[in-house]
Amino acid sequence: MIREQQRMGLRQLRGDGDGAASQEGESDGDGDEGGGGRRKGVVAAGSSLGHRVDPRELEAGEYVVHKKVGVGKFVCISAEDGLDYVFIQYADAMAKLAVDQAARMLYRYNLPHEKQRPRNLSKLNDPSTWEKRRLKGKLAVQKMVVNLMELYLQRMRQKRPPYPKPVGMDQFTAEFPYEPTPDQNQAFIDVDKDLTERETPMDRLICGDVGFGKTEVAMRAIFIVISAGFQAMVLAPTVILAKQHYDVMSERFSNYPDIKVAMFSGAQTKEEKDELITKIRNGDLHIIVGTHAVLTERMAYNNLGLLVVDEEQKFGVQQKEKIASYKASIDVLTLSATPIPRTLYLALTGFRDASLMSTPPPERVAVRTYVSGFSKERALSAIKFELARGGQVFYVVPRIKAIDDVLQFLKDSLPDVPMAVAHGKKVSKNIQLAMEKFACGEVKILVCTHIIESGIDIPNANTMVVQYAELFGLAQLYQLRGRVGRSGTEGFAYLFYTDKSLLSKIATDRLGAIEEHSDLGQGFHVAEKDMGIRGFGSLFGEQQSGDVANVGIDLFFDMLFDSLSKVDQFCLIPVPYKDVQLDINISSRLSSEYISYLENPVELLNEAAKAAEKDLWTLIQFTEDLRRQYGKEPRDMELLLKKLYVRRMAADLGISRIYSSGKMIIMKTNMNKKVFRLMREAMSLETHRNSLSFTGKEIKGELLVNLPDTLLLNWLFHCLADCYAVIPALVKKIVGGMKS
Ligand SMILES: Nc1ncnc2c1ncn2[C@@H]1O[C@H](COP(=O)(O)OP(=O)(O)OP(=O)(O)O)[C@@H](O)[C@H]1O
Repeated sequence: MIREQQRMGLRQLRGDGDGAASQEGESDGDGDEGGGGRRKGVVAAGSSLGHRVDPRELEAGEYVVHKKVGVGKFVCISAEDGLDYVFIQYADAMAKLAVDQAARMLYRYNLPHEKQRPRNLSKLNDPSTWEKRRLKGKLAVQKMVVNLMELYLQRMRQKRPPYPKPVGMDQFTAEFPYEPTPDQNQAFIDVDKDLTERETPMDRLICGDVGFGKTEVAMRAIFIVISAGFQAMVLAPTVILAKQHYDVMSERFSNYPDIKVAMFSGAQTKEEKDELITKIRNGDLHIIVGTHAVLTERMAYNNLGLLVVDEEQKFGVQQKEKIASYKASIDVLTLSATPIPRTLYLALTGFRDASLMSTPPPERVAVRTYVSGFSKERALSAIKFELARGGQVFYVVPRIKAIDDVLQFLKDSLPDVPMAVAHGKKVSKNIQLAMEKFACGEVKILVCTHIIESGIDIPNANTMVVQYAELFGLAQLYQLRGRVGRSGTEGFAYLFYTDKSLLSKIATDRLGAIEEHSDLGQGFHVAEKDMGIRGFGSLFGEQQSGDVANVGIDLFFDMLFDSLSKVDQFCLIPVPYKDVQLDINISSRLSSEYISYLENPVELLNEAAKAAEKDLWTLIQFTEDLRRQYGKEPRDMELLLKKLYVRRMAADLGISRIYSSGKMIIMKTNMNKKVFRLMREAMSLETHRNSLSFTGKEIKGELLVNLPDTLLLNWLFHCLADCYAVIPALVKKIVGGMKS
């Protein structure tokens, strides 16, 4: 077969002419490694993790990505003249490359076991199309990294004195009834250091699998902050969860009568809320647990020091913005049971403070998971088994509509068993009541929707029946299952689908995955599976999911780590506005007619110069105000403004002098080659892109003809605006901003 394909157009990829650089991979081969040292933490992640695939692990038909050639389909490994070669089918030809070289150059397009088809295979004879695709992916990665970086730097600029180590900490620690897991211990140390040693407010993510004990980490942070006389707010996505946190915290702090815990939620009356708000404002309450209702404008704290956010991703956009606004001024601890793949976690910890909790509490046993078609008998026998051992049962359905039928069937079959209902459309007070009765054991079966998915911790409820399981997402199923088996007792999860013949491929994969990953601490694998099944979008949002589809997941990750480890090289170092020399001969004189039209021309021109000196945004504001007051400016004023814009943008782009020489515009700059290339690749106008070149310390713009100075200014204005638009993808150096 191989011989046949060889005749049809097999080409051998070598480490030279075909662009398949043999030693490529460790760096981009740009030869520009200058630009600053590597950042701690990021290096470890970047250098130790490779995403390339060993070709011997590939299966025939799997899609692969060759970094220099693009997406192809792996055919086989075959020996020729005593050497093993990898054969890859591209759109126009078959490629053959030596196995050891393939090991350096090949990536999987998909995650293992995932079968997503790429939009098209690349062509061996058209490397430029692949190159464009790859650069697009790279730029997307770059933007992502820079966004993270900017957030990190922003936070680094905040300051607050470290909290004193609380005198009673040892006592509080000793009151924890369990032996902490090693990961819990590490998280305690991390949080303690953030609060009592660092001067920047904490913004730490505690990322732990379901039921691995994140709450205790939060409670220790709360103890430190409250001991220093501050208040703490605990934000949960649902009333049920808020109530649970309230109960757990009231109990945990019960030996400290001076520490007052309160619950604030939409379920309370206006009078109750008003009373609470007054107490909070006066500093009479110390731990305020609640739902997003806590974020109300009316809330005023006496001395808020810490915000604990549980499952932040479950909040709405506006609420997330509000949460983000807190991060600027107070310490924030975020708890998440939505696991991120370990590799990504490692890379991100260079930017985000995160503690990973992947060790289960010692006596924890994996939940036994059974996936099958629904049968009333099976569901009943599972329930009866649980009730017989004194336990309780969650019966979960995806839709409120289904609840009545289920309730009827259960009541008919088990008439003496106390049951309750909980779902999102129920009035909060009723949900609370149902949950309370379930939590104290009065109710034995809770029929509910996925409202119980996050965080609910009822140690005696150890069987879960999920009907219509095919309608739940994988992460959702994983979270749901995490509600049982949270104490030493073995948990059971029965996931019933309706009719196998009607199951979609995705639903089958999902149910298969949840059954396969039933060992403890499998959340990370589930996250990867989830990405594989639902697309990468679930982790990074839709845009990134398209970017991943462009280059395949492993190359995307590789680029991400590469980018994270080289972030310093993408620094753009602005020059002071006053140092920018614009040698283009354009008179700054305004017509006497316009001058007499302006109210106070001298002051106005001064204001314009000051606005330009401040920043681009202020200059834009100035221009808008000017137009609002005097209408569109005449040509001479337009030129004057454009000069200011050009100087301002040049300063931000690190360009210190601009002059022309014949058909050339020369811009002296401190920019490095990587930044220039990234900027040029992202420019929207091809004419600008094609005219720019970089020679060490200068950017040159080559024009087609000699332009008069006014047109030259115009060209510069548009070209720099095009470059400027790329700045978010670059890191602006913030002097003194980065510690560590
Ligand atoms: N080290 C430990 N040993 C034994 N049990 C523990 C330990 N730490 C916490 N627990 C118990 O495990 C249960 C789950 O803990 P917790 O509610 O903090 O988990 P979680 O990480 O917040 O889970 P979820 O993401 O599901 O909310 C609680 O009942 C808690 O008391």
